[in-house]
Amino acid sequence: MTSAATSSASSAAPLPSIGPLAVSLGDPAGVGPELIVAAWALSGTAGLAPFVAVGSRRVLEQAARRRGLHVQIRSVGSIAEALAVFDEALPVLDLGDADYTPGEPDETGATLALAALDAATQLTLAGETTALVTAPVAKSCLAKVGFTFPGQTEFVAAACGIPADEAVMMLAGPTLRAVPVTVHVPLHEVPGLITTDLVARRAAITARALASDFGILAPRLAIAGLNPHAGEDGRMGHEDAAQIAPAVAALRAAGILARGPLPADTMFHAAAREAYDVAICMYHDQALIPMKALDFDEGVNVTLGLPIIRTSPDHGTAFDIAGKGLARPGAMIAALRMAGECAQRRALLPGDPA
Ligand SMILES: NC(=O)C1=CN([C@@H]2O[C@H](COP(=O)(O)OP(=O)(O)OC[C@H]3O[C@@H](n4cnc5c(N)ncnc54)[C@H](O)[C@@H]3O)[C@@H](O)[C@H]2O)C=CC1
Ligand SMILES: NCC(=O)COP(=O)(O)O
Repeated sequence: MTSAATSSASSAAPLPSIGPLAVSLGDPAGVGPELIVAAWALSGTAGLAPFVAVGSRRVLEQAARRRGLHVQIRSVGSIAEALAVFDEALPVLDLGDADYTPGEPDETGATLALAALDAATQLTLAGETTALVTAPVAKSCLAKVGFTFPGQTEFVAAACGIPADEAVMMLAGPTLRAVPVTVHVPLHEVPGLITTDLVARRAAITARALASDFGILAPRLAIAGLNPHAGEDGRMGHEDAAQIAPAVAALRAAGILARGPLPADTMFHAAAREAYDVAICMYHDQALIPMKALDFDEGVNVTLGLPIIRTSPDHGTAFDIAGKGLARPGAMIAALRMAGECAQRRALLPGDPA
């Protein structure tokens, strides 16, 4: 991949200005609130689109104080008001209060995080905000308050009326984009889940989204094998030839620039990355290890295939450093930037891109 993955653009038209983004609070005990405040403080120099935090003014104020940031945080009653105040204050749609201790998640915080995710999603679906950025939540904490989805990806897909299979997670940084075909499932279940249909569908959704949201009109897809050496002619596993190779053939027949199955161990070095725009990987860590090794501090998790734009920083709640002023804001800023850029590109499309 030759250009920065987070800002690649082959469309020549100037990008239009857009309305505000919605940013859900994330788990109050994690690094989400302090990174939202830090991103607002840097929004001018980072050139970010305006955004409104959805969650709790008091949590954000405490997070700012603990981080030593002297910023104005203002409750707003409407998106128009959020836009009007953004230059002077971080606008918040206040859903309530929560007592919380950084690094010590509890059910009250998880309930607030879920309410914020839900409200921010609904605002974006209603078209009041132009894109959704989600701060990190802990899936195990959300599960304790009735969250039944594997992650925020599937929650947002369901809210959009999209089957979970059609919502594709992509991790994108300046040097690598990677899509895990299977995501939050135990490793031992992966071989049974890798089918020609799943690989081809997820890859095709990725190709369409790279064109509509990232301005890469003819994206090049590198499809990883599942087994060592992509199966070594069946000596090291059969899924590569039986399931993945037919998916690559189907993609090529549909006019998509796909190659593979490729041995995953040699796909990610610098020269290999020049030959593709996205790596389609078979399981979570096959995609996320190279991406986070290369681009952790600027990595974005973006959900493809939705009628709305949704991004998130690539990292999690980082409970070990929450409230200590150590969390680096780069991935949150990159998530905000990408959400704005994708929304701008969607605004140029003639019809419904989803
Ligand atoms: N987008 C989301 O909502 C995500 C949520 N998670 C959730 O987060 C929880 C914790 O997951 P972990 O595997 O521990 O991953 P993590 O990303 O929270 O932390 C891994 C390591 O990276 C460090 N780190 C993370 N973000 C950082 C930042 N901005 N600046 C400096 N250092 C940072 C942490 O201190 C920790 O040492 C889990 O419950 C998981 O479900 C994980 C990934 C994404
Ligand atoms: N490993 C990525 C991750 O956990 C993010 O999941 P999601 O909450 O965005 O679905």
